[in-house]
Amino acid sequence: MSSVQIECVAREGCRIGESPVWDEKESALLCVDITGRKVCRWSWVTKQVQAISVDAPVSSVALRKSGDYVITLGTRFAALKWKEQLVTTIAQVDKDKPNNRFNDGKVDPAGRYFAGTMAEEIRPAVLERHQGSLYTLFSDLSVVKHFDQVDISNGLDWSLDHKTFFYIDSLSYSVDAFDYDLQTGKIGNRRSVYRLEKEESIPDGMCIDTEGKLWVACYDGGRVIRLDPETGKRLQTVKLPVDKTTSCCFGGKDYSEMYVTSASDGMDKEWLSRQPQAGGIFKITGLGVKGVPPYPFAG
Ligand SMILES: O=C(O)[C@H](O)[C@@H](O)[C@H](O)[C@H](O)CO
Ligand SMILES: [Zn+2]
Repeated sequence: MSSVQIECVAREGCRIGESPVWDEKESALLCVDITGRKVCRWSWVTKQVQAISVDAPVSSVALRKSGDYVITLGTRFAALKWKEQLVTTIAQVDKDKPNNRFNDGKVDPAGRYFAGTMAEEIRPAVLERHQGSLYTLFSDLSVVKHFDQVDISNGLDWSLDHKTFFYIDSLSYSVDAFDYDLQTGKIGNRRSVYRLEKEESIPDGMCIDTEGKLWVACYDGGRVIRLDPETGKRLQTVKLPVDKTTSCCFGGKDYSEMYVTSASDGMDKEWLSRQPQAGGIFKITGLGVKGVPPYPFAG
């Protein structure tokens, strides 16, 4: 596809940019800088980034039905009032694991906030293993744990018919699927739908398009890949000018643009001088496919 274009829209220099989410009401892209401890909002209109600093690693952000946002902050689910720059705790997890923090999170089609945890990294992909779990925050603000023994809880999304939940534990180098019960939010019957090839490196964030295909950002792979979860085949590779591509979402007018976040943590001076846009936010146009609007947290 020769019409694919890639532009760095914000040279934010994020340490670990993550969790891009399109905010239609604001015509803006939300994302976080995990170790930079910031929630960022890039305006499609002004092309400027506003950022709110927080007091712990912030690993994901989501829309909220009642307005404003919800975030995962340290080991807490929290509410974020943007204008007031006010953060209030909703619930805490992994209380027995002081070295843990949340990682990627996303809201399901019924308005439940799914997010997983991991041990804090010593350096990228180096950490105490099997410390993470996957959780759901329900609209009544109760929390349920689905499973533990996770290394790096990462990308997640749901199939278009809402019957399948897709999930990535990065160090498994696999994109997994579960049967999904939208009524209860329960998952089961885990299986792998795609195993990454060596040059694709580490699977990180992901999103689904309106054809039901998955887009996965490859950390250290400098690319996003499009996968068919039915056949287990890779359909497309889009390379980016930075190695540490962390996550992707669709946004812009009618969700026809893709936004990709990236990281700079773990890169030395020489590497950074070769990739000065590391930590920036990228826009991909001309993919010829659209995305699904994000679901707001119902609580
Ligand atoms: O962005 C994330 O999801 C993690 O917080 C990162 O630390 C990377 O994914 C990890 O380093 C890759 O292995
Ligand atoms: Zn991630």
